[in-house]
Amino acid sequence: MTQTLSDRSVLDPALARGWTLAEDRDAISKTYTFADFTEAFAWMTRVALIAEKMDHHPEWSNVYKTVTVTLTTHDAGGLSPLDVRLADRMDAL
Ligand SMILES: C[C@H](O)[C@H](O)[C@H]1CNC2=NC(N)=NC(=O)C2=N1
Repeated sequence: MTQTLSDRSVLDPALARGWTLAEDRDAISKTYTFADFTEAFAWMTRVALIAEKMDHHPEWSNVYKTVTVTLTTHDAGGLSPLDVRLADRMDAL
């Protein structure tokens, strides 16, 4: 079972890169804007393969060239190191 983050400062780098803490739950969110739908969906496809390998999956939605992502660890009932790791991978693409 994954543990929730006890040291919340590990979120600081992600927060500095535009991730925000949700107000109503223990999760982080970010909206990415791409040049067009093809770029947005290509990014989602690459993230999907990474997420599947990590066995850690985003909540997300796509509208045209924007993708809104929420990360939380359902098994832990809140944020865990896996969310930080996936946020890092998403930003690095
Ligand atoms: C059985 C499987 O490993 C788990 O259900 C994984 C799958 N992907 C997951 N993704 C996320 N975001 N949180 C989880 O707790 C989670 N659990």
